[in-house]
Amino acid sequence: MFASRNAIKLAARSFSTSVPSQSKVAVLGAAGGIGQPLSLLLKANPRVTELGLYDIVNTPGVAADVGHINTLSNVAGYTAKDADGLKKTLEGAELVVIPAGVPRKPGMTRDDLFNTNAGIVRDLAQACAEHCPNAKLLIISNPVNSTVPIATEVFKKAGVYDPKKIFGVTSLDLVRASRFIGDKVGKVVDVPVVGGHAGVTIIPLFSQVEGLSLTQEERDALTHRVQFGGDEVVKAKDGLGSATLSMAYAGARFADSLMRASAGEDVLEWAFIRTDLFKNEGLEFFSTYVKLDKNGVKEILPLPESISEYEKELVKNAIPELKKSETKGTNFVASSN
Ligand SMILES: NC(=O)c1ccc[n+]([C@@H]2O[C@H](COP(=O)([O-])OP(=O)(O)OC[C@H]3O[C@@H](n4cnc5c(N)ncnc54)[C@H](O)[C@@H]3O)[C@@H](O)[C@H]2O)c1
Ligand SMILES: O=C(O)C[C@H](O)C(=O)O
Repeated sequence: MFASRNAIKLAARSFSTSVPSQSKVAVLGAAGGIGQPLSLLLKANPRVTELGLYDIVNTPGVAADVGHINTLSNVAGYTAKDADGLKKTLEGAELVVIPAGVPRKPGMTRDDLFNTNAGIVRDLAQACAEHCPNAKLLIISNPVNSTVPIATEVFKKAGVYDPKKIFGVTSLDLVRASRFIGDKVGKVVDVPVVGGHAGVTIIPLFSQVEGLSLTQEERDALTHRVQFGGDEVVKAKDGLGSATLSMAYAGARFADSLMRASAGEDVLEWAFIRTDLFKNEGLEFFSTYVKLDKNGVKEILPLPESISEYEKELVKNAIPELKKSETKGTNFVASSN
């Protein structure tokens, strides 16, 4: 009828506590579709020592709820109504994850979100530049191809810009690419995805997956599916938003990579960052291979020489759209007071 003391001990231990504790993580947009499950996954991560949650509404409830999960981190939640709520959320943060902003509805492109989300990201980046200028920023809010240049310009204007610390989170594209070939490969493998985070700028490098052999037809179909995976979810949600749960998973995974790198592990990731790789084409931001360390980007690696001609062509075709989105973001901040 009663479990032995030992069995109770085992049952109570659900997460490893052997990881050195270290990071305060802040989530801006924490009460939203992504923000809530992301806060849950971060609370479950033993590397997180403090979780700061901020949204314009509903954060106290989210904070009270995840705050009961029995990892050792403390949780505080603030809304725009709390005096200094954003400041308190950000002070001391090592990572700031930003999923604040509106999601797509069927028929919209990510760029259609620019008019609403550009101002939200600009203002939140401004607060980060003021209250946690040394934090790593993980930008999820769309259109990522423009919101990362926006945050960058804000940090430059504030005189605190460090290109090693501002990341556009493209991990959901990697998670999707990995899942879409999972059954074919028979195990979970990493698929590098480079470029940007919108339609044809999303470039899965299936040529880099050991043991994967695709017909031309399969390669075309899989590439298209990764590029437009977001639309699949938007359509299925039928007006109720875009990917939230898979994004929370992908965002929490990327945050964990940065925390592991901070603790001294060698971590290879893919993220939309400031790079000179396409300097000759006049492009400043591109999602590529990055080695991480405690300061953020340790090294940016060029695309592997062994990528296929098909993939090289996809990269070439993505550049004009990436440039357009980048310029739009940069000009937005230049024209803001
Ligand atoms: N990078 C990616 O791969 C990826 C994946 C999925 C979604 N997204 C994007 O993430 C964003 C959020 O999506 P969602 O589904 O969570 O939307 P949502 O509407 O469910 O949640 C957004 C949250 O942001 C909050 N918010 C709005 N303005 C704010 C501000 N100034 N400060 C703080 N919080 C603010 C809202 O109150 C809301 O709770 C969208 O722009 C979406 O396109 C990106
Ligand atoms: O598709 C969207 O609008 C959300 C996100 O960028 C995604 O890829 O799921």
